[in-house]
Order: sequence, then C-alpha cells, then structure tokens
Amino acid sequence: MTTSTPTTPAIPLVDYGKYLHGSEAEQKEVAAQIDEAFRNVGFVYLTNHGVPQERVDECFEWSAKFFALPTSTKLLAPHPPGSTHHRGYSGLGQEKVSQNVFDEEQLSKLRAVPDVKESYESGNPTDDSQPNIWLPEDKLPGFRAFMESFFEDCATLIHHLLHTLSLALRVPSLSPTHAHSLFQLRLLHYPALPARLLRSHAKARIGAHSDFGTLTLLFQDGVGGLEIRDPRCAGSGEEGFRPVPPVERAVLLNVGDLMERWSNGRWRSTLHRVGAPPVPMREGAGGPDGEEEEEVCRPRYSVPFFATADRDAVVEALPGCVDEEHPRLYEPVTAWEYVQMRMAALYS
Ligand SMILES: O=C(O)CCC(=O)C(=O)O
Ligand SMILES: [Fe+2]
Repeated sequence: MTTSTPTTPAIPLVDYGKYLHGSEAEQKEVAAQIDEAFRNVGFVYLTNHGVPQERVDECFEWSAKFFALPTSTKLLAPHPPGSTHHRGYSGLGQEKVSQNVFDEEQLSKLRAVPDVKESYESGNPTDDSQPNIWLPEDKLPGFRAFMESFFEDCATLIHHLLHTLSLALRVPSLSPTHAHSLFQLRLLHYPALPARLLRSHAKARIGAHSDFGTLTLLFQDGVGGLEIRDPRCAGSGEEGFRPVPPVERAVLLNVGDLMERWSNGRWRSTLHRVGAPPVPMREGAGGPDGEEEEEVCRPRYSVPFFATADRDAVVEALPGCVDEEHPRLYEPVTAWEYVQMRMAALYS
C-alpha cells in the first residue's frame, strides 16, 4: 500500500505496530519493508509507531502557543549566534539550510532565497555540550516539561528503529552507537505568505536539503507542501521534486546523510524541501481596481526529530552493506567530525 499519486515517488506506508507488538517473523517482515523503502526512496511512513496521537497533538498545540508569543518573548530563549550550539529560538530568515555547500560564494547565493520559517530547538537535557535554552517558565508554563517528555517519546521510537534496521542487515544493534541520545527536537512554524512568492522561488519555506544525522522523524500538520526529490532523477537541479501528501496519524521517517554513509550508500538520504501547499487559500475579495485577489499559503507547523550517533561513534560501512558488488565507498569518520562540517554551513 502506498500514499503515491501517479507523479509521486511512492512513499511506502508500514504498520510499525507489527514490529512493536508482533512475532519474530512479523518483526523481520517490517525490517525488510523499511529496508526496501530506504533503498528506494529514503522515506517511509509509519503507522502505529508507539507515540500516542494525543501526545503528537499536544506537541502541535504547544508549538502553536510558543510561536504565537510576541517575538520579544520568544527572543528570551535566543538561538546563540554561530553553528555550534543548536538550541533555542531562531526568528524568520535566521537559518538557511543548504545542501553540502561549503563555498562562501555559493552559500551567499543560496541565502538570497530566504527560508520563511521560525524554529525552536531543544535537545537531550543530559547533553552538556549543547545545553537547552528555555523561556523563563512563567512565560509559557508547562512548555519545558512537555518538550522534555516528548523528547523521550521520540527517542524511544528512534532506539526501536535502530534495532529494526540492524535486524534488516543482520548486524549487531545500532542502538548502542546512539546510547547518549544526542537528538534534537525541532518545532517549525512557516507563517502564511503569498503563494506566488513560493511558486516563483523568490522565497522558500525550507530550501532543498538532506538531513545530516542518521534518522529523522517528521510529524506534520495537514497543510502539505513537503516535496522529496525522486532519487531516480539524474542531476542535481530543481527538477524531480514531487509532493508528499501528509498522512494522518503517521510519522514520516527518513534517512540522513550519516546513515547513508554508514550503510555504504545502501540507504538513500533524499533531498527534500517545503514549498507551496497544493491548496492555498484565497484571501480577501480582490483589490478595489479589480486586480486578482492574492492566493495565500496557509501557515504550516511541523515537528522534526533528528537523531545522530554518539560523538565518538565511528561511522564506517556496516558489515551487511559491503560485498564484492558494493565496495566500501567512504572513509571512516566519527559522527562528531561529520556533524561539525555540516553545521558550519548552516548559519552565516
Ligand atoms: O517542515 C517539514 O516538513 C520539513 C522540515 C525539514 O525537512 C527539516 O527541518 O529538516
Ligand atoms: Fe529535513
């Protein structure tokens, strides 16, 4: 079963409940389905993933409350300048994602198309290298406690998934390589804006990129606009992006660059971006001179959860992914070295 339309690369839909509560045979079947999806598209939708829908709904409610605060209040939890401490609030236009671009000139060209989004990042409370940056509690009482507990919900799912993937490859569990759960919970808000700005690529919601960690979970609202680039499409241009319609109650799971590398290219870290949703809303009744009324994209909220490996984990081709047909493609690298290189390109 897929969520595809004729023009969309198929994003398989997998019932993860069969892994969480199933027999050994069912677990192996689920592992094989996710492996297959990762090999073909790099993305898979999971239903019955174990994070209760009420918790997901509550997360979106907190996110809406957070972003509705005055900017001056949100800035009481500011994302520090630079790229080494990725926590706190980033206002509109502060971050520009990029795809493996490290050259300053190219980066400034990319930044000419701003991402119209604001974000709030938090991480594992035990991660001393990147302490969380919370609002004063009285500004949004309960927000911190909820985010800390939702982090746990998502981290638990990630560790289950790491087991599942090892089962697919018949290798020792990958969960211990993520023992410190150095993960990142991100709240994203894309405000309403004229559809023409997104369609003409004068602005982006989030520009084309791949994620740089190992695995990403993505919870999204019903607005739509997420697009992934068909991995079968050659070249690296703007062509080949297809919409990924949101699926109610399902979480989207995708492979990040570090996992692509770890799997020796078996699993694909696929380019994705967020553009105009398929159905923008009409605003107003047109101008006094009879000019066209402006189509406006409704605001969108999403909650990505990024996993990466422990800093000292050595990322080198997993044994299940190397054979005569698939020789080793990459040099070993520690997770920390890799992340540093990618983060440097994120902020100007
Ligand atoms: O908002 C979305 O749906 C995608 C977000 C995303 O790709 C990211 O934050 O890396
Ligand atoms: Fe992403």
